[in-house]
Amino acid sequence: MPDAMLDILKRAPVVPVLVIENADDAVPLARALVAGGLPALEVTLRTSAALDSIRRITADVPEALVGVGTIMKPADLDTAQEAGARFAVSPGATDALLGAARASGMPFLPGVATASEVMRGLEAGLTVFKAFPAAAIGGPATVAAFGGPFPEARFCPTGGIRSNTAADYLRLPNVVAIGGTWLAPKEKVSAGDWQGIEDLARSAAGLAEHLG
Ligand SMILES: O=C(O)C(=O)C[C@H](O)[C@H](O)COP(=O)(O)O
Repeated sequence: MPDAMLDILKRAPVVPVLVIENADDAVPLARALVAGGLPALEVTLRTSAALDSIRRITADVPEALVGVGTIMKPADLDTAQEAGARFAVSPGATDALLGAARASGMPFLPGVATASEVMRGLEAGLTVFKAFPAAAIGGPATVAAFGGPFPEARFCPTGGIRSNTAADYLRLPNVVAIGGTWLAPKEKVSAGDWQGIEDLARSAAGLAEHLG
């Protein structure tokens, strides 16, 4: 079965995870990341500015492919879709969420940390999973080990990845993309250091060039 989420991640193998406190930052932040070569952006629902941020980026930065993160329950999918999000990411995967994502038609990236969770995702017809929290569950060695029993599964490790460990994940054959907040550090966002963020994005995009 084709997995629309896999297609998105193949086009954008490094996904900045954004925690936007002030919706006024959303558009310049998205422009900087896209200019640095990272078009897929995950705006987490962790702040009250998230939905407004998704709306603003969708309206003003058409080159960005905006998704929503921290999806916890089926209703979050509806709200995110209404705001214009084009894919959805969750730290985990409940049966309710897997069912709602399928019904909504929204490309969905559920979080997995164990073999049983990968098996439930495969049973639900998905082929790509967020390995979360990637560093804490054992890092590249754990993701690589999932490749034994699950050769068909692909992963987007997220959680604890930094610029000096990104390449260790990207070189794994079953890793299609990686994600994380290190691309939009809080200090740089609050200082409006969009050039600094563009530079971080460019060096991360460079790490993934071989995947293209
Ligand atoms: O909020 C969500 O939807 C999450 O699932 C968690 C984030 O993906 C990680 O917190 C990113 O981890 P760091 O890059 O280590 O900051």
